[in-house]
This record gives sequence, C-alpha cells and structure tokens, in this order.
Amino acid sequence: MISIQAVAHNYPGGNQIKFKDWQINSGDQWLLLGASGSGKTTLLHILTGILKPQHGEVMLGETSIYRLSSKARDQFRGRNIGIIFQRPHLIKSLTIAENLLLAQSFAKLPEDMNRVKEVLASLDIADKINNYPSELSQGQLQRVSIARAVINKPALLIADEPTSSLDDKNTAAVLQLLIQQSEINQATLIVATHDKRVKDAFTNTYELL
Ligand SMILES: Nc1ncnc2c1ncn2[C@@H]1O[C@H](COP(=O)(O)OP(=O)(O)OP(=O)(O)O)[C@@H](O)[C@H]1O
Repeated sequence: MISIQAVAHNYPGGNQIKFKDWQINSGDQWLLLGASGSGKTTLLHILTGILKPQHGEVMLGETSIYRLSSKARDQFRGRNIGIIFQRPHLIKSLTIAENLLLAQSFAKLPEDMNRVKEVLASLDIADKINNYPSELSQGQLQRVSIARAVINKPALLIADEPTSSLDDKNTAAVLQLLIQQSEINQATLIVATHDKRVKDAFTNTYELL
C-alpha cells in the first residue's frame, strides 16, 4: 500500500500546493489527472522521493520515505520505483542491453542478462538487444524506457505524460503496454497526464484541481 497524508508543498515565493490524501492498494492502476500547472510533476517528485514536501507523510509499504537518509532514499527508489519519463533518456553510447544492465547496477542489484532478455521479449523488442538507441524508432525507444522502468521488478511503476505527443492509436497501444507490464511485474501503476483521452482505460482517478 502507498499513501500520502496531509501533504502540502511550497516552492520559494509560490503559493502552497495542497494534495488531498491518497491511498493506493498494491496492484491498483491509477490515473493522476490534472491541468497544466496543477501540480502533477510536483506530486510525482514527492511520491518518488525526489522532493521532500514541507508537510505531511509519504508511505511506500512500510517505509516512510522522507525518514530515510537521502542516500538510502536513492537506493530505495532504484529498487522499488520504476519511472517512465516523457522522453527516454537512454545513454547513447551504450547498447539497449547495456542501458538495462546499468539500471540493475545503479540499484546495487546483480547484473542479470536473462532478466534483460525476458523484459525485452515481453515488450516485443528482443531483436534490438545489441542495437544502440539511435538505431531505434520512437515507438521502440518508448518500449525500451518501459523495459528500463520494470527491469528491477519495482513495486511501483510511474509514467509521466506518456501519451501527450502520441496520436490516438499509439496512445491506446502505450496504455495497454503499461497496464500489461504492471500486471506481468505485479507493480502498482500510476499514469500522470492532462490527456483526457486516456480516462476510460482506468477505473481509479486521482484528480488535481
Ligand atoms: N521549481 C519550482 N519553483 C517554483 N515554482 C515551481 C517550481 N516547479 C513548479 N512550480 C510551480 O508549482 C505549480 C505546479 O507545477 P507542476 O510542474 O507540478 O505542475 P504540472 O501539473 O506538472 O504541470 P505540467 O502539466 O504543465 O507539467 C505551478 O504553478 C508551477 O509554476
């Protein structure tokens, strides 16, 4: 279970952003919906241990993440949270396999080539294992970023605006992939977006006003 309680944040010189309490059961799939500027990125940073809010408590399972030291929190994130950013952010000089192995070693987990192969196969890009990022299409790169997010079997999978630059057909395909990957890896899924087209794919919605 993941929860935020009485969380509020102030950027220097800005107004306070208050977040209503949220409880997420393991394995749930949630949409985090809000207009531009409503605080989605801020809340994702709070949930992933990147931004300590001035007020409130954030629990991931049994762990109150802001009670950890920042070093322990970085390691906790690497092992427990997979993040899919709007752009893939892969290392260009490394192959797809090497990028994924690096995500394992960042989390201080042993490198496991079988797991790399398994994840790439589940995303239907097994044949790209020894290619460099520049040799892949945008859709394939997005699959690699999903692969990197799930490689360490995180308890929580978060996608930040994964569909905003996609047409309707690709939007549906990416959502289906995220939902499928959260199920295969038994991860809780949060998809943050302002894209109302995706609303029907989710039964749970947390809306920022
Ligand atoms: N580093 C910062 N310093 C000061 N104010 C900030 C900072 N980051 C965000 N804000 C402000 O906090 C509010 C919420 O921003 P946030 O980026 O969380 O919104 P968002 O919902 O993710 O928006 P978008 O969909 O446009 O990315 C906005 O009013 C923004 O101007």
